[in-house]
Amino acid sequence: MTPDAPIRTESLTKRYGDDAAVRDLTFSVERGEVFGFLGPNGAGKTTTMQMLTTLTRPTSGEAWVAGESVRDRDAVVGHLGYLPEEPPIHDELTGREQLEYVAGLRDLPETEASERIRELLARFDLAGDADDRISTYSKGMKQKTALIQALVHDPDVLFLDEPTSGLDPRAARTVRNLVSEVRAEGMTVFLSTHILPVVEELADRVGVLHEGRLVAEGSPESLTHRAESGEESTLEEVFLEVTSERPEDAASSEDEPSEFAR
Ligand SMILES: Nc1ncnc2c1ncn2[C@@H]1O[C@H](COP(=O)(O)OP(=O)(O)OP(=O)(O)O)[C@@H](O)[C@H]1O
Repeated sequence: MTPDAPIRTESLTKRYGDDAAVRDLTFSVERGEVFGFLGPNGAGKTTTMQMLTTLTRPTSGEAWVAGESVRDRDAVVGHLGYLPEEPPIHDELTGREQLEYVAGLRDLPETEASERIRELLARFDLAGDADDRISTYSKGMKQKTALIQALVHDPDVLFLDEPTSGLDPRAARTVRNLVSEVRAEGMTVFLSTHILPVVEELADRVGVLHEGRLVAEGSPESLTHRAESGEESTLEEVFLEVTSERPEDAASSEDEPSEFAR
């Protein structure tokens, strides 16, 4: 683990009452990496992402984004972009107004903001629609607008929650291409999704969360390659195995099963 990794957690834990949504999570993501964050429903993915984006405070443990503690919202927030599953965009605004509004919240100087917005609209092929109301946009156009607003201040780390869900194949492809492009420019991407082919295509490294714990971590190749037999399995098979509810697996999930870990 590099000390200056753009995302780093140390025994990160979030409790709600007696229940731990995220337990003792320790991992890091290196600069320019796409980290695919997987886990069944209720595993703690959103809670982890909310802690990393300063929307909820850890109960214990620590996390750093771009070297700043997530407990210090003001220090962290300028370094990160966040595309939540249900992005906050206002239907009554035009795309450009929405982006100018977000750039204002980010305190970007006006001329710099307009230039950056113009550049991103062109790149996302939305320039011709920028002055139409968002209420007239397709789901794919809304998602592209939401992605631009996460990128408008040129963050170091981009957090994406189910970025392609509900999109038609063409719009989903556009979003995947954009993730590849920002990674190529050195941005670090934390990608939470249920869609395994998206992870297989994009992720340099994968972490699988189950019941709040990291139960597997590694490159997609290292997770799917069975060292002992030389056989290959699919990421789906690995996912199902490490997140199995079978009682005989419960004990092994306590002590980080090394078969797939790291
Ligand atoms: N505000 C909250 N209060 C109480 N419990 C919560 C709260 N937020 C999340 N939880 C619980 O924490 C656990 C993890 O939830 P979380 O939403 O982080 O999972 P997830 O992996 O994102 O699931 P999904 O894939 O279904 O979105 C769940 O048991 C959930 O009920």
